[in-house]
Amino acid sequence: MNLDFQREQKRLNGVMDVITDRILQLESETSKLRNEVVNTRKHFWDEVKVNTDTFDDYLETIISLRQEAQALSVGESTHGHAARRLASLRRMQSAPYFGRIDFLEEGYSEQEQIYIGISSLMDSSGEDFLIYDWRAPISSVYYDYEPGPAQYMTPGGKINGSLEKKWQYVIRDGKLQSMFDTSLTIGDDVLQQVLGKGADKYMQSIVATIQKEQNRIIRHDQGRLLIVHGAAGSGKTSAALQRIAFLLYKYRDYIKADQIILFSPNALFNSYVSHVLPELGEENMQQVTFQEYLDHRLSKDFHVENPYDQLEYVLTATKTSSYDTRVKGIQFKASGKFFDAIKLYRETLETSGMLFKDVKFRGKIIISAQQLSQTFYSEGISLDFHSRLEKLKKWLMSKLKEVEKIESLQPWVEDEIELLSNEAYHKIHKYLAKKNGFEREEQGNYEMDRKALARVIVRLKLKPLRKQIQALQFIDIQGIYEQIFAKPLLMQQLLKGEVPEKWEDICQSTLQMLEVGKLYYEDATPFLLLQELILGFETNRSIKHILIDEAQDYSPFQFEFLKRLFPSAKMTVLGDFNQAIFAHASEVVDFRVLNHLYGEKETEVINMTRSYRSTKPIIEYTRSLIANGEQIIPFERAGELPVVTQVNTHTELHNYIMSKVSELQSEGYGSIAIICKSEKESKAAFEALHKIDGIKLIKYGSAEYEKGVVVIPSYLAKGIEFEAVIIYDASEHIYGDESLRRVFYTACTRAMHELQLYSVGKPSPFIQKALRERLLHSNS
Ligand SMILES: Nc1ncnc2c1ncn2[C@@H]1O[C@H](COP(=O)(O)OP(=O)(O)OP(=O)(O)O)[C@@H](O)[C@H]1O
Repeated sequence: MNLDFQREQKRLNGVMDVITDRILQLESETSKLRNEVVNTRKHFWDEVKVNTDTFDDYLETIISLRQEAQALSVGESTHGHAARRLASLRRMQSAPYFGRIDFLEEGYSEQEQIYIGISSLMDSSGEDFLIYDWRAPISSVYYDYEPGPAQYMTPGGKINGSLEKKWQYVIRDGKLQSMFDTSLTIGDDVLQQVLGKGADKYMQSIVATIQKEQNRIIRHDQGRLLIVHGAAGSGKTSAALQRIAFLLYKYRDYIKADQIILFSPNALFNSYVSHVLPELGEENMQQVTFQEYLDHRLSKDFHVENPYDQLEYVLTATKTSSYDTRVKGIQFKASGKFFDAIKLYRETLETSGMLFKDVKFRGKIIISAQQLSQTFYSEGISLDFHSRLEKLKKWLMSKLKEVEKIESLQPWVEDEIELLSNEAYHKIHKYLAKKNGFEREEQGNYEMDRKALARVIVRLKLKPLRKQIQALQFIDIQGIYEQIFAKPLLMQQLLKGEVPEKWEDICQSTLQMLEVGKLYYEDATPFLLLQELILGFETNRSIKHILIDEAQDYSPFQFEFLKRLFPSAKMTVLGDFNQAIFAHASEVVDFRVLNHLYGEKETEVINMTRSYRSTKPIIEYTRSLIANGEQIIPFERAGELPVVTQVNTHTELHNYIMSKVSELQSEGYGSIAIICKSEKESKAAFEALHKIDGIKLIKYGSAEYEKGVVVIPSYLAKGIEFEAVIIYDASEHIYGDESLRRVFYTACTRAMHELQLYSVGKPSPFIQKALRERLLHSNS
């Protein structure tokens, strides 16, 4: 054991002692604090004397109530803080730090040794840092520089200096396993070790080995929009999660976890990434899928198709003319052009085209849709659109007053009065007595006026209608949306003739769905936009950051929509266009369309070309599947060449797969995915392979990311990874159409260490280049 190592172990022991002492101290503190909180809760009302006899008594009661509540809240927050610190120290007990830099600041003669870990730690005197948090300003030098001149930003300005040395440590259970002087060694040994491991059930934090370009994403702090375009496995999701941890640290006094939203592709992915932030001692951000948001807003009125059903249709339907119509419709409705057209359409509604619903009471029309339309287009036309709607609403409310008067004379009211329960009768009596100025003790003397009683009865019956009117539900949004498709010429006019091919067919099929209360996925956001433009946008200003992972799956339309929905938020968009598998993605796609979202000045683009997930042979093979794939740089990690095996029948295929799975298992692979193109193919594969012990089928809606052997459709495997991947059927028959190249690429790039492809009959044309260049071994 060399001297450096011994010295480091000795220092580590000292740090471990400090951590242990701090834990003991905090354990007793937190238990004391917890008891205090429990006690305050238990005796809350003993401390508050409730007396409301006089105004002064009342005031005193309020004040003592406030004081007690404040004491409780301070106690809870102190306890919460201590408990979080305790949890973080416990995590540090296993590996208190992972890196060190020796930094010589300009103007100083002595270099400082900065140890970096997941959280900071002071020495027992409370004066010096034993460990710096990885998010502290000085820690960025560790990620950004090789030995030589270095600088970092602090709130007080730029600090210049020189990085003298850089070390990495591998510490387990408080014991130093190894240390690397990374200023001398070439290659990243720790990263090699980390990437060589098996897959975990959950994604891990990467703080010990964040790469320079990833650090730029994590610490990025300028402008409204950060666009990250990165190769498969380049660490986009990882960087996004560490970025959230960074924001929560840097802006801890201003931003809480629930003010950050991560838009993720599906529930499975949510579960997969759910441990990263807690592992770093932070609370999880809000996580939603776009579909969840749409359902939340629209499911009362429609059955909204889910995006995977749309995809399943595109992947499995036979290529008929109606298929073509649907795909053209999907592409058009996802475009920024359609977004602009909807905005223009809403403007045209100022002069004509607004539709209303009949306002009915007890099955009778009391104000017809036509009356509403006439009033809307004849009164207050100089006002802006929303003020006119407000005016119309007020007019309707006043009409209700008239209705109330007339209806109270109708015989049905008499019947209702007869049927009133005693309780209801007394309630109304009390209400009217109070309204007529009777004090509580004299209310018995009040004689209820029959007419007034009748008015109350009618008013109560009108209450739900009044609520609907308040919420502008008398506007026929569905009808207004339908008009776009019922009058195909409208769009022609709005877009000056630039409608998509088969526009009339698109219109017809959209109408058919709407008529049965269904919304195609591609219609959901446009519908919502139109609704918001008419009723007023339901924005959320409390959200400070939104991060959109797998952003290639969002349409320009959806980005525009999210921007409007979260007007105070900064946006981080992470994606890879080679994995754009939704039908709305056109042939050539990139994030350029997003530059105008907030303007170029507010936008920064970072490209990540280095890929970490897979071994070098797997990356060399997968990059041959796509155009410009040579730009992807593999991380130097050895492995076997991927293999394609051609078989003649499905029976043969299943036998091969079963024996391959058991071979992979005996080699120690704990996570093996058999990836199919669609859910339909997955179900068939699962049935045929059900004899594999513990095999599971992952479907849309599966909420837990599972280890073991799984059969999974390509689109659900997005964003996640497996130690070994088997492509169920990579034949020309399944992956023949050029439009499926990205789906195929996405499936293959899920593999970390092993990739096996099978093909029933002739293999897909996508792999011909790899075969020619011997990047794929053929077993046929
Ligand atoms: N700096 C790093 N240190 C250690 N592991 C890393 C690093 N960067 C990425 N990885 C690992 O590489 C794998 C891929 O990362 P991640 O899933 O974040 O990539 P991605 O760009 O989101 O991929 P995809 O687009 O294919 O879903 C993960 O196992 C992640 O832990």
